[in-house]
Amino acid sequence: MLINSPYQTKQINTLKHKDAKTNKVLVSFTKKVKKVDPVAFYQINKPAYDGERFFWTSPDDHTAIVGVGHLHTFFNRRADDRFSQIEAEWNELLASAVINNPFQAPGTGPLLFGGFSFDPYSVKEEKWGPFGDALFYLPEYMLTITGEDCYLTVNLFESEEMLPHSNQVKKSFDLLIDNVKRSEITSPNLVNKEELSVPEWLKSVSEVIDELKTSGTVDKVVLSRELKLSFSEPLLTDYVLEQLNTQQQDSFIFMLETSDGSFAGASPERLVKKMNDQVLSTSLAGSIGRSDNPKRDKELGNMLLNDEKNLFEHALVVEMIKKALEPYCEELDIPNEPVLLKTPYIQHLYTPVCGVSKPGTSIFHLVGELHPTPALGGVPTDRAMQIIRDKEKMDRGFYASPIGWTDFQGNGEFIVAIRSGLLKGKQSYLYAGCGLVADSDPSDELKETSIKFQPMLQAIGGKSE
Ligand SMILES: C=C(O[C@@H]1C=C(C(=O)O)C=C[C@H]1O)C(=O)O
Ligand SMILES: [Mg+2]
Repeated sequence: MLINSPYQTKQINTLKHKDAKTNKVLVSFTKKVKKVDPVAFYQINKPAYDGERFFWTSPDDHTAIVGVGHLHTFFNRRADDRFSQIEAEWNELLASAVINNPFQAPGTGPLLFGGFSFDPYSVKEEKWGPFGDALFYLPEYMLTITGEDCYLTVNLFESEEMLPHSNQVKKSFDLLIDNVKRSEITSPNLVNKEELSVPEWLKSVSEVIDELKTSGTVDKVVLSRELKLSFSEPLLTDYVLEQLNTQQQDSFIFMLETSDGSFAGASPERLVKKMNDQVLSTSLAGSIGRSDNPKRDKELGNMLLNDEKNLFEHALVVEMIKKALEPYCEELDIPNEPVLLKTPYIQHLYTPVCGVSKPGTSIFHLVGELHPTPALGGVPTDRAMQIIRDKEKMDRGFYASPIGWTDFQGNGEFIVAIRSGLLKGKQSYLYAGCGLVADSDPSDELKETSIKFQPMLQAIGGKSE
């Protein structure tokens, strides 16, 4: 039993599907609590909530958001208007909500966490089925850490006549937090690692480069490939999170569970953040490796900053983000030159984008306009997406897609879910891609994708047998 109140776990679970069809409304309580370890919170009441959790950390504002239990699920398939559909359903639920949150801190109170698939019109693979083309959760229990402050939010559906009693839920908050403790996690052994169809992939890369050189109708296409790993036992999501948390502290770390597979990663790439009317986005494209020797590492960085092919790859992303955001922003500030962003295995060209949004602009509008940027799709978008469908012949699922959160006040943040993979029982599928332009070289791009597998490989690698 999770909390000592009339709203015990089981009761909440039985209430949760009745929402819209009855007179039950969303009731949400937020309380400040003592700071606890977010991974330990993720493990509460294990294994009752397996398949019903999410995890998020941002390196910039030291935010962690952890959700446990699904109070409500938003799911969508093959829809052109999936961004506005999810937004409309969310707003409908919020319209009647009773929100007890005196703090108004971003990321507290009722919050939607989830993401969209990369391309609703690509081939569909069964392994991505549970994710659909949009999957979001409103959690039952949620921990939010911003700097030194820590909040607990509890959400439930309640009938109007019971509302005066639901305040009792708050009494159980401290009890819940006092019982948060880390449980031990072990890693299974890696038994097989397979890079899928590398020769075919290299052939596709060469064909795309030929088209980029000759057709005059397309400037950039991002092609990705897949790595399949098998383990002796099912991989545990808390183990993967713990590894990502210690190894990838400069990236956004995310986990989205379903009852049949979880999507995890450590991405350095923000798609969009919105706090009140402040908008932040990122152009991240153009890559080179790292070196343990600081002098060599700096040289590599300087090479990247002066490399025509990478600067072009990058500039196309800046240009598209500018075009996408301009109609929604009063002001837009974009530096003329990129700088370097370094993560443990790779360095990138990086241009931050800041703006002030026009009234009435929601984070879902911005996500819908920005996705897919040419960092993961190409230029022009439609032609590039068609080439990706024809050449990759795989389902990217949620890889390279927008993943993130929005709270009841419209604040939120979405990242581009790269350096990521699907964890499904004893199998894991990792993804990595590269931006192809006319000057690309297939073997260099193969190397670039190998480096991009590293963050997830290290996190889930386990011990080879
Ligand atoms: C496609 C990926 O990364 C993207 C492609 C990059 C490139 O080609 O230089 C760099 C950063 C990302 O925008 C990936 O990591 O899978
Ligand atoms: Mg590249």
